[in-house]
Amino acid sequence: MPKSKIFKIAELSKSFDETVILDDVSFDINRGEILAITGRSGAGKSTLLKMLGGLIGANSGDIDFDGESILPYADHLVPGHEEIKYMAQDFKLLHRRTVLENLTEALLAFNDSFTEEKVQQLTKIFRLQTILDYSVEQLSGGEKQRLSMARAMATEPQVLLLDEPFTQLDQLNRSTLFDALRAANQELSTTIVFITHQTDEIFQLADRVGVLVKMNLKQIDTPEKVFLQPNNLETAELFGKINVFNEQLLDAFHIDSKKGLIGLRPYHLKIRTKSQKNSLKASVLSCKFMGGYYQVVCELEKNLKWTVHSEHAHKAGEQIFLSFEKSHLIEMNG
Ligand SMILES: Nc1ncnc2c1ncn2[C@@H]1O[C@H](COP(=O)(O)OP(=O)(O)OP(=O)(O)O)[C@@H](O)[C@H]1O
Repeated sequence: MPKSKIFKIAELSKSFDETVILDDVSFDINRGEILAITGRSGAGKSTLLKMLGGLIGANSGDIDFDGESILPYADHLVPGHEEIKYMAQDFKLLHRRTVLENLTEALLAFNDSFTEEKVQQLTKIFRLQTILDYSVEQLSGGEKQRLSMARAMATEPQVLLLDEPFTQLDQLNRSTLFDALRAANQELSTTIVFITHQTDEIFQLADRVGVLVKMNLKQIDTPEKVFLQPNNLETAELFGKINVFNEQLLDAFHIDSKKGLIGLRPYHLKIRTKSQKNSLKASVLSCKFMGGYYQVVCELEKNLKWTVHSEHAHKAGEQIFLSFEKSHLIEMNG
């Protein structure tokens, strides 16, 4: 059965002054999914998210939310939509008030029994049980972030839009927040769209990821598909280092490049100390210990540097031979 769409974004374009930020962007967001939006700094991620929240308008195109256009018009005094909660990186909390007071304030419009039930539910989802009596000033960054999200979810919006929600958090707090957001997504059926620069956040949380490249959403698919089959070089690079074959190498290995570019991840290259059939001669330029592996940068020929992962340390100037399996080659558009 086809998934129902909560957002339909059609031919959306946005410029600031004369600069085009988004050009003819079209995609859908499935109801109940967790979608990550990624892209280089300045790619237009926040702009797109604010437009989904009805906070800024477009130059052309449309955003359809549940059958209605949500692009703001000049006569909207307060832009935005009550079913869509947009959260920037700042926490909108009531200072010198407790966690519980912050939660109940977000539920003022409701009767006591609903408020009580909702406070319990949000407290559980966002793991606030042990800090309900704490004043906001006593909270850690992660706790503030969770309380801020719980407040945003109080009125049961259909969509939560999060602009880089994990950046200020350490690993443990990020992990707690991943769990909380997954619980909110499942228990409250909230559609979540979040912006990130971190691949681990995409893999941990997202059902799909959309990649903004050169003013457009160049690819939107499962994290696995986008990682394994990026359709362009910039997308591949957002997911980690990739070595690109030049024409001589393509010829030498009889590799046919239908889309234009062929790449290979550093961990799909093996370092040998002796020449083998179909191996590439290279000279080590530098070697860095990275925790689980050594990152070796080597020169294959003048102006062609590749990165390789190795189990062992290598010395600058050492001659090495690189081998690979053709099944690991990644075809991309330039
Ligand atoms: N209100 C505005 N007026 C003029 N230019 C703007 C405005 N808002 C954003 N921009 C510009 O639009 C471009 C895209 O900005 P945006 O914040 O959407 O990018 P981003 O992908 O979210 O970046 P980052 O990852 O660095 O947060 C940037 O060049 C930014 O300077």
